[in-house]
Amino acid sequence: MILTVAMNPAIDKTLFVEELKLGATNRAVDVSRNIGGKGINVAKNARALGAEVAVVGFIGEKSKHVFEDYLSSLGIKYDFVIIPNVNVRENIKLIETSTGQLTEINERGPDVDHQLFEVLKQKISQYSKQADVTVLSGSLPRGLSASAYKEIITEIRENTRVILDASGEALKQGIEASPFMIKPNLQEFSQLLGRDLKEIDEIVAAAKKLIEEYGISVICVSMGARGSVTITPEAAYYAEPLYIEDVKTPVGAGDALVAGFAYGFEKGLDIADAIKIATATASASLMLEDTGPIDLEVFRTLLPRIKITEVR
Ligand SMILES: Nc1ncnc2c1ncn2[C@@H]1O[C@H](COP(=O)(O)OP(=O)(O)O)[C@@H](O)[C@H]1O
Ligand SMILES: O=P(O)(O)OC[C@H]1O[C@](O)(COP(=O)(O)O)[C@@H](O)[C@@H]1O
Repeated sequence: MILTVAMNPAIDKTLFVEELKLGATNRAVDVSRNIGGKGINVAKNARALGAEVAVVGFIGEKSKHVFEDYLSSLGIKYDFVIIPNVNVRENIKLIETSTGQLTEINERGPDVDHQLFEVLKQKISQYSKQADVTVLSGSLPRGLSASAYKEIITEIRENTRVILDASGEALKQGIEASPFMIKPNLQEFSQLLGRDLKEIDEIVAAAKKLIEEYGISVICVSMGARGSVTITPEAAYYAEPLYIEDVKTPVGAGDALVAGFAYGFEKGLDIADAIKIATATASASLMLEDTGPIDLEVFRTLLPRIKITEVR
């Protein structure tokens, strides 16, 4: 079973504009509203790949039914801690149709007090005992300390393999608890190391050091349209991106990548196969027009096209 933790679910409002001009009136040529947030996105795509999936997390009381109905319709179990009288946050995604460039404005989300965090921690502990893989991803809601992921990982790492997809201070502290895997994008990885990384060999060298220092088993650094690099204590692999002609949205590609890794680890696949599944899942997610999970038929046609090469 795969457990995902939805710390800060969201409704993603995507506005498509031809050319984005700051400080001017922009007109949307299209708009969509999707159920999202990292834990939810990982869950939907891991489920689409065929895994048994459960979600625990926080949910604003006023948005509860929308999220619960959605997860039920996908055959995903859930157990939320309810934050009274609020909606989930709404995150704005601006996509320039002329360039495909994405600009995001993510709200911080509702306030969570320490008592509610304790309730969630108990649920995570309980469910993680049946989970082969547990995914902790996304920003922390207001009120929680940056050590929240570190505390959770420390408590559950004996039960389950933890994938951490976080940024900033939450990532920095989270790695101190030795998660099984981390999946920063290049910007988040550079921020973690405090310097700009560009070339694959620089990324591999930096990741190897972190692996040694913190006892992490897998680091995947995703680089958007440049693909990804995955580093383990034994080897490093570059996964080429697929050329997708008609990218609908890059939002959620990172979550889909994580879903593919979680599925691969749950099935006991070797790292090379897990990378291929993850990359095909991420590529299939670029073609999504709405809230739904990836199309399994599309995934199956993309999978044989994924190329990975060993790098040093
Ligand atoms: N424009 C693109 N073309 C092809 N593949 C892409 C593109 N954008 C993302 N991907 C795939 O999705 C993966 C995750 O995307 P990325 O943008 O790095 O994640 P995040 O959303 O976490 O920043 C990439 O490693 C790549 O495989
Ligand atoms: O919790 P954060 O870091 O604000 O991110 C939340 C946002 O990330 C997403 O999960 C998409 O993430 P990725 O594009 O990195 O896969 C959106 O659905 C959501 O709006």
